[in-house]
Amino acid sequence: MHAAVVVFPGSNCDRDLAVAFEAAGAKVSMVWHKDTELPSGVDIVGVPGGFSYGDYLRCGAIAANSPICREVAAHAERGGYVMGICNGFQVLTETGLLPGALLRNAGLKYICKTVGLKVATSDSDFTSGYNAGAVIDIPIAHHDGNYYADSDTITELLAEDRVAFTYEDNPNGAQADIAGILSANRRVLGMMPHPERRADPVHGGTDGVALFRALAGALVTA
Ligand SMILES: NC(=O)CC[C@H](N)C(=O)O
Repeated sequence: MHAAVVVFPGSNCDRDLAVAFEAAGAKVSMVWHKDTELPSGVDIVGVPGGFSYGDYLRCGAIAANSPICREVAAHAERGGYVMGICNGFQVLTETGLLPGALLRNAGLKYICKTVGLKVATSDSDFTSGYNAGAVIDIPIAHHDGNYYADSDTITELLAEDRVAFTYEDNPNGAQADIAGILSANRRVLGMMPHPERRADPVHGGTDGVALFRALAGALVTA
């Protein structure tokens, strides 16, 4: 698996994501927001957490218009894999690669804690390492994690089994307890919780590891 990790001004989980990919056996290339190409042979693009461009305008809105995001969108349109975590999920909704939006948390506070997350589907190359219905512990750290989409979109996501993760105890007001969703072709994942922060025993738990290992198993570079 060859993974590219995008770095924006204000990204703060880019190294963590690269380390989690590498631990699963990936080759990792860091790409800068001003780059106009992805390295050749990239299987998956990781859009990391943080505060891209200081979270001015809406979270992820400026990043979505960066030069590299045009390439990320083209990669997804070719059927390539993309994974957006936290600010990365916000970027993917702003680019239109995933439906809906991340609104301010219902309690208007930044929340930083480990939460119980239900694996809503194991039918994706991101979630196949978990049993559907399993509850895993993964940290969240956001002020805009309140997933919103219109009711037709929520109905479609549920009907197509495209909700990847739901919160056990909804911390932010997200509709239908949604913590992560998949694209129609199941190759783009956006999730607010941070699996890369639960990927080594020194993190206090390793529930995120199965996600990176499943990807590495699915995306074996020839
Ligand atoms: N950890 C993060 O990626 C933070 C995401 C985003 N900037 C927010 O606070 O909502």
